[in-house]
Amino acid sequence: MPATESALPPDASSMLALAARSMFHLFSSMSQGMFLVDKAGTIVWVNEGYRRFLPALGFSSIDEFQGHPVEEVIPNTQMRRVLETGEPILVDLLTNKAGTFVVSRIPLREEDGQTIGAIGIVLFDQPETTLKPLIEKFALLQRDLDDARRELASQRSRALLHGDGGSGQRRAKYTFASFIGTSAAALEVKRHARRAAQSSSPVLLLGETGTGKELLAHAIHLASARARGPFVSLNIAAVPDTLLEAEFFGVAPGAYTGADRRGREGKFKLADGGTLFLDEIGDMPAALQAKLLRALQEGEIEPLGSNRLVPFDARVIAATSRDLPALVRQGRFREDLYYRLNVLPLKLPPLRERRGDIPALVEALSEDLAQRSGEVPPELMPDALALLAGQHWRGNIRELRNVLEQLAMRSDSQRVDAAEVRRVLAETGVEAIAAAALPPAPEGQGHAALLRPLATQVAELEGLAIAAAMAETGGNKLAAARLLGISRATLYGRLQGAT
Ligand SMILES: Nc1ncnc2c1ncn2[C@@H]1O[C@H](COP(=O)(O)OP(=O)(O)OP(=O)(O)O)[C@@H](O)[C@H]1O
Repeated sequence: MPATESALPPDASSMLALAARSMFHLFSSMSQGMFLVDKAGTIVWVNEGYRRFLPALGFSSIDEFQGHPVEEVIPNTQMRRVLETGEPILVDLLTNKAGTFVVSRIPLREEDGQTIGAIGIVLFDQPETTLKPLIEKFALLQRDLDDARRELASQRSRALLHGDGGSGQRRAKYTFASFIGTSAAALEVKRHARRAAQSSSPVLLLGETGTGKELLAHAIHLASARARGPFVSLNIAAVPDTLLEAEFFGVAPGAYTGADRRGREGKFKLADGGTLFLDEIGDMPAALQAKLLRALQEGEIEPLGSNRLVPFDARVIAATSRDLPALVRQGRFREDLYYRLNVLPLKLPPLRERRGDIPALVEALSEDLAQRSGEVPPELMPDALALLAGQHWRGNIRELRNVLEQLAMRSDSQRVDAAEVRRVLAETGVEAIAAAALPPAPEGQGHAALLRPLATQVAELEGLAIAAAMAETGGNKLAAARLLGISRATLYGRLQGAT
């Protein structure tokens, strides 16, 4: 015991001992389970609560568990580290065949400070349910972090490639080839986007979050006559309203004191000769909507603090995941601006309406993730792929990518099965839908579903057949091609997208 505690008067010492005992009992009864290991790492005591995890760990009696070295009976445990370092691990996530748990590991020390054992506490089991709000928030933050990391990594590689020390951030990075998908819906959207690239009118990209609006904006720019010019993007939702006008139109020299004294170019000017991508246009404040409309109509902008109109030459691509016509009806988005932007509307289909593209997306996203991490991508077993294909995917491709990233990080083995996918889906806040619930066709039902263009239905069926064959063969393309009676090259072609 440390000196301060041993110097306590006898009654305080006994109170301390009582407090320690009470705490122990409290944790033992309030937690989901608790056990003790001795100095050698052998399990010496297990409380009632913990015993209910034994079947899931593969034990039918306590004797198979108690008296055994901790790592032999609890896969992935870190108790040995606590014994070796004498340091507690106050909160940690432990995942093994019994599930995922929020755990705490505390060393037991002798009076002279020597570690003589450790307590393992399961604070929460099934954290995916009990800690759902927290996990959802974490998943959201993780998503933003992943996006930022990716952006940084590609800026770095572009800077290396172009030797431009980072000015490449105004270059577009995706082409139509980056847009994976051969379903009828994906091909249709690419066809319209290619046509939009040939025009100089504004484009309006509509679709749920993560459906690839930004990717397509890059691709349209790179396929347009402005490809050599800059690609500048502005996420309207991410900039405080008070700063938006300056972001859009810039600030004239002398308009402000301090850091902005010398003036600053706005995004319209930075995009000169290129494309200006306005993301989340539905979130634009009303006052600025009027100014944007004027700029688009006149082809001129007025930097803040100047009374000069400056011409600009940027092609505008706007995007939103919100229901813009509804915002117009509610008077929250100007109708005249809507029509000004809605010259070439493109609707991006959600992932659940093009499930046939999921195997190809899994393949491409896993490959990309593996290249970034330098590790071999794990192989998804047929049941795992089928489970992924059946999900609702509220966050669409971004969400799918995040789940694949988590799977790659968390799976110990090279092969990932449905149980592992289910666990990661729950942990990342994706509502898991059983594989069997996979609808046979993406749109409509019964008779009505058949009354659509034949080419669309054939392409959907083809996508589903490829998904099924890939799932059946565990992603083995040669075997999948054989099952479908097509050549491997044809299958590759379908998986990589007809770009
Ligand atoms: N068809 C696709 N093929 C491959 N990757 C895709 C595809 N569509 C989207 N992605 C990837 O998914 C992620 C999200 O895409 P993107 O940012 O373009 O979506 P978004 O619709 O603009 O989303 P938000 O509305 O939330 O801004 C990106 O990493 C992008 O590269």
